[in-house]
Amino acid sequence: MNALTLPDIAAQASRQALPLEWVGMCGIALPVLMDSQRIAAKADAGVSLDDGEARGIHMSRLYLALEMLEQDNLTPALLRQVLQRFLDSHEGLANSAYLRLHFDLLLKRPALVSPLAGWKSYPLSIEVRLKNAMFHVELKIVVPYSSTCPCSAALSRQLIQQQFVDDFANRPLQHAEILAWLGSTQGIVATPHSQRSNAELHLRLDDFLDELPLIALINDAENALGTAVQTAVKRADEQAFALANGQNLMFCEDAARRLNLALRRSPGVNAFQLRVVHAESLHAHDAVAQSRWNWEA
Ligand SMILES: Nc1nc2c(ncn2[C@@H]2O[C@H](COP(=O)(O)OP(=O)(O)OP(=O)(O)O)[C@@H](O)[C@H]2O)c(=O)[nH]1
Repeated sequence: MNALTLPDIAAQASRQALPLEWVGMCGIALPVLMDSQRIAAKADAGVSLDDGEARGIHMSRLYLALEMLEQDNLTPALLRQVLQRFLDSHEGLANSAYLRLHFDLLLKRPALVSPLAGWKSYPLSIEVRLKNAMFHVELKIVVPYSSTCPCSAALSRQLIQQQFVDDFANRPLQHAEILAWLGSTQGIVATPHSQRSNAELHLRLDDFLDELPLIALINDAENALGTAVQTAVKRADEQAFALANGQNLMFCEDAARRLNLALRRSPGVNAFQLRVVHAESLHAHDAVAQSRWNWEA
């Protein structure tokens, strides 16, 4: 048997004439470029199989179209070209094309006070689709942050007040003595609990953006929360972080509302749904809140 006689099963007629919504490949290893930085991504590439009579799509044509992403920075226009190639190579078979890229975006983040910096990774996926000549871009980003329980903070303050009454009732108050008491674990008898938390953002972007506003969106989310997790940390940075947590006490409901109000002002965002997860240290379960804006399922 030679190449001319290779059987082509995909070109056969289907036994059951039935269109399919999505057919393709998931988990394709692909190096992509973001700001000229090479990133190891995984791609899920697919098309609709609208011709119900056709046995299958041509997987290799989707796979080869992904080569377009190796040389140039990821932009909405480039992603659209890839999807167009998916459709052009499946003329008569497919009307819709889909691509999802997932990877960890590594950003160098400065310390709060000291002149240090370190790398932080943000799990991210970019989902694009081309359907009826309409192009859509969606992002999923996970932003880690710290949340300190406002109820626990209030309960701790009350215990500190009670301790103050126990230690200083019916005594003349001496400035130096109180100052020393405030700096002691005997004075500050209770501390509120904090937890590492995640904001899971699912954003729909304007269809005609020149660039993907990944870093701007992450910055908007972190600024709204005020307590982004840190990278390189000296004591001065840790103290600034403690202050940031004290000034941004948050239930999961507070975090969800802050993010909602910030992201609806972020340039390029048309709609979103978000989910915040506080991995409670008080409980063995998580506190979770969800919110959406302009989102139609
Ligand atoms: N459609 C389809 N192809 C599959 C699947 N699993 C593996 N393949 C293989 O994917 C390979 C590439 O398919 P095609 O793109 O049609 O390959 P080809 O016919 O040599 O390429 P063209 O000439 O461009 O059509 C084939 O060897 C298929 O057997 C599947 O579940 N569905």
